[in-house]
Amino acid sequence: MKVQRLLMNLRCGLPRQLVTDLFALQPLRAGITSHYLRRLNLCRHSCICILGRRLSSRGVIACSGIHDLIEDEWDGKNSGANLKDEFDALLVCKKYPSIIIGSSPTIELYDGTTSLSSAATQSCWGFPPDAVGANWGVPSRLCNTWSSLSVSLEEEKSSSQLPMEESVPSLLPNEPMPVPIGRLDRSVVEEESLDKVAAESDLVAASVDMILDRPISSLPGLTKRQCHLLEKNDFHTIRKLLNHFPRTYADLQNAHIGIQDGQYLISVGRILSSRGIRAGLSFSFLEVVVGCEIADDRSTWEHMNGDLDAKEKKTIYLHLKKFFRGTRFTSQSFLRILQEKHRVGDIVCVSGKVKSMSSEDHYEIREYNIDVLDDEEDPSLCTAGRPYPIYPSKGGLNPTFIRDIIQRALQTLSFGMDPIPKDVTQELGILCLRDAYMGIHQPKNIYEADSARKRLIFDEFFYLQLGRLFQMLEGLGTEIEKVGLLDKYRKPEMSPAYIEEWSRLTQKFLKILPYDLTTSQLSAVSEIISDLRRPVPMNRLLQGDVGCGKTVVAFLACMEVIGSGYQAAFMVPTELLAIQHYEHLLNLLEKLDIECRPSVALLTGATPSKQSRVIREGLQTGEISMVIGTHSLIAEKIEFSTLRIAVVDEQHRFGVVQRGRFNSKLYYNCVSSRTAAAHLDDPSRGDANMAPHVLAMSATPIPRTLALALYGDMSMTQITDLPPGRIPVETHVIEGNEQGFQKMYKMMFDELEAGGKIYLVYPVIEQSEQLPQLRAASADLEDISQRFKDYNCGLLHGKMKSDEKDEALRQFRSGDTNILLSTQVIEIGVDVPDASMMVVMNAERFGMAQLHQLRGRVGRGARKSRCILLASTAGSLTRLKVLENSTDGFHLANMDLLLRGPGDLLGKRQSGHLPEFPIARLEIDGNVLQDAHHAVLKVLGSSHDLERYPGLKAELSMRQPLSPLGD
Ligand SMILES: Nc1ncnc2c1ncn2[C@@H]1O[C@H](COP(=O)(O)OP(=O)(O)OP(=O)(O)O)[C@@H](O)[C@H]1O
Repeated sequence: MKVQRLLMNLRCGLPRQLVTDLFALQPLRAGITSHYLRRLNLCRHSCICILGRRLSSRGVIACSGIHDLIEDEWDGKNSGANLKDEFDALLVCKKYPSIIIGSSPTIELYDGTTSLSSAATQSCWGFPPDAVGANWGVPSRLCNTWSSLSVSLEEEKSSSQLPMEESVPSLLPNEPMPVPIGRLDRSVVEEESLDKVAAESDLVAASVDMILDRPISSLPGLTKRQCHLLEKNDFHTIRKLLNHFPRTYADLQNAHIGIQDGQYLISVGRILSSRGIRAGLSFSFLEVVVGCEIADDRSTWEHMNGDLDAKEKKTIYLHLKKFFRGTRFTSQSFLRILQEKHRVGDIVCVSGKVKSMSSEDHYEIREYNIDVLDDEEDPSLCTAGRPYPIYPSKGGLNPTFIRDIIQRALQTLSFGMDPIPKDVTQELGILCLRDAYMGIHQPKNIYEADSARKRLIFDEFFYLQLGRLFQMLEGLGTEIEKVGLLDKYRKPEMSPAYIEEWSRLTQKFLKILPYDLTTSQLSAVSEIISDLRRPVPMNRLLQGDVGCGKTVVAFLACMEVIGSGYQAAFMVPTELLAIQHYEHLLNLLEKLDIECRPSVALLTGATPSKQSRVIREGLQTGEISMVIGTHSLIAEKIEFSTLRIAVVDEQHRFGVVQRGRFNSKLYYNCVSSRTAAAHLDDPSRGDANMAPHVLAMSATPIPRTLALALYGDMSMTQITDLPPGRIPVETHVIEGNEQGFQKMYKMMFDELEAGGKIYLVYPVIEQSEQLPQLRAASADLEDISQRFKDYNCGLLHGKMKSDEKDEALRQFRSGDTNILLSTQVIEIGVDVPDASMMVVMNAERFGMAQLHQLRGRVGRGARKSRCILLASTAGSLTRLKVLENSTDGFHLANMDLLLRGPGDLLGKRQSGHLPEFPIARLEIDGNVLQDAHHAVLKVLGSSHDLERYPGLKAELSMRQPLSPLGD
């Protein structure tokens, strides 16, 4: 009776088949459990119990149905009694708290027809016997690297160490072979072959779901406490755990070729001392000295030959320092706690920028990471030549424990668990899912780690696009429409609107421009205008390198809608840029006849409230045709009369949500704008309630298909050429020593003498005690003014009031100031065409993409321009030299990858220019995205509703919705 009640209550939202099975007390099918019970918030453990197999401390217990479960429960309590009817459902609920009787909401599910073969069912809870390809043997001694540092370690073993040899029963006897790597000819793989693998995916569906989404408690050998710890830190499932990727990899052989000042070093060594030192009344510091054995510089040629053992070695000493200000940090107890955080003798991996100290082979690192590696018993430490994964810390979990538990989880993976059809992975030459997880966590070499990263990135892009296109297909009624949509993505069509078809206002605006548009500017405008004519909202990305002239293209698009009696909004990320665009547009419009001149307003956070109220009213009534501003344009109180286009400049700074807010800004009003009567081309506006068109602009070099990932169904227009007469900026990388500064001052003098204008860019506004090596804009103003007495200097930074900033830029533009000392506030969009030189102080502090953007502030006119990158250390010269040799944004993004190496790319992105994927970097992983796009079209082309790929469908439903894009 009570069992019936429990099942009744579980029924909400369950597919019919599952409920039938439950009522009939039949053994249940694995596919059903994975898809549906999870949606009722039942944790896997609970599901297992209901569905017939349960993991307990005794191992895997097989129950053939709910009968067995009840018997099992009852036997445990009341051995021998035959009182099943009196089994208390509450008992189950108490034991498995995620079963909430009677409170499960109805959940939208796919239809319940997904069925899985019995073979798949069998594989559910077993671990394949041969799942671990890489066998990490346990050598008897630590590798040679440690020999000279062999201070014996305490024998103490971490409680987190897990037994490695535990045998686990297997229910999946025949594992498919691993997918071979190698790119095949795409055309060879036809869609029919996908059909063949569809059946295989049925099996896979169960595998991936059952393997990756098992609760963490299903890992053998875990104690209750460890399990609780992991769950507390969000590692609820094997998937969650395996997606905790290494932050970087350490080279345990410390194969550095010399060490240069300012170099970012990752080194492994042993802690020699740890001291908390009181250095003043309110000042203390921690100093940890780590001794690392590295290859000696003098034997560099041997290193080149790869003969590491034959090389001479020497010990270097890294002094890790952390400073504390305040009297409370000087107490003895604090200092003791501080120094006890690090144990002398521990083997650690240290990373950070080094600075040489006065004694030879001693280096200081101030901003550092330190990770304790395993003790000498750890087999992975000794696997010579293998990159050693360094994991990001998580909720205070011991890194050794994280590493151990991940290795244990890897052993449960099987080759057949990949939901992506084998033909797709083979065609694209990417690893299978199991190899990717092995490769990222236990790479044999850095190339394997890189291939693994590629596959995982592929998945990020693949499921993102699959989800989007799948949803779009679902929304379409007929097969023809669906085929049409997929075709659109296969070959995006271009039907540009010719100049004669542009509105009269747009044509007039084109005529008053002081220059001719370049070919790609012209075709960009045509493409956009043709989109604006359609009765569906445009979603287009306008992309082009710095200074290629995107703004005027966007202005023309605005003129087109204004010419048809609508309004335009132009949103930019900074006030400075808003003012610049506003003034630029007003200057251009002055040349138009007054009667057809649109009214343009500027609205930023700094607009006085009275004026802002007038502007708001103007927008609401339609008096104002175009508004340029910052994010205040999407404030709730702003209402438009007939907003038809929203231009969003440098929109990586804004997210999907902000862009979407324009959609709610359409308050159609029959009163057309003031200018309408004068120049309306299209007075019959049948599409009045349509959401506005969106034109996003970006200067970040990204491949065409990346738009799909970033902007969903966004189309993309690229400006590929620069305005004529532009001379490439000449870049000089100079070391910032005394000699370097003198050279730089001389170049500045020459430039000023020749009538040029100079930007001096600084990493910080004020001098900082913590980072005394950084030059600061405010602090340098006096010195520069003294040095260049005959010239005027100005200052511009983010802390200034908006009118001060505006004034500083205005003076620089007009020539009242000749040198502008500034921070990176000028990075985006600032346009002073006759600025002819830029000097970047502490250039190594800036990312490559950022320097490329900064450099784009000069060379915007006909004058030959130069950019001087001053590097504080010799070590950073190599990276900066890349900028000396190239002005191509795509090339620079790729070089950035090569210079940093794949290991460092697993961490969070650094530049802040683009929204974050867990591990993908959009600037450089565009080709992977392209592959993913191709694969998605292929898969959906062969099965619009994914019915042939239940594994993919299940995986898609497991993944998070598309939320992280930029918001
Ligand atoms: N076809 C052209 N011929 C000559 N000059 C042009 C042309 N198009 C634009 N310009 C000028 O080039 C400069 C740069 O244009 P704009 O500011 O639009 O570039 P952008 O692509 O927005 O650059 P950024 O990404 O740096 O903001 C401006 O001074 C603009 O007036």
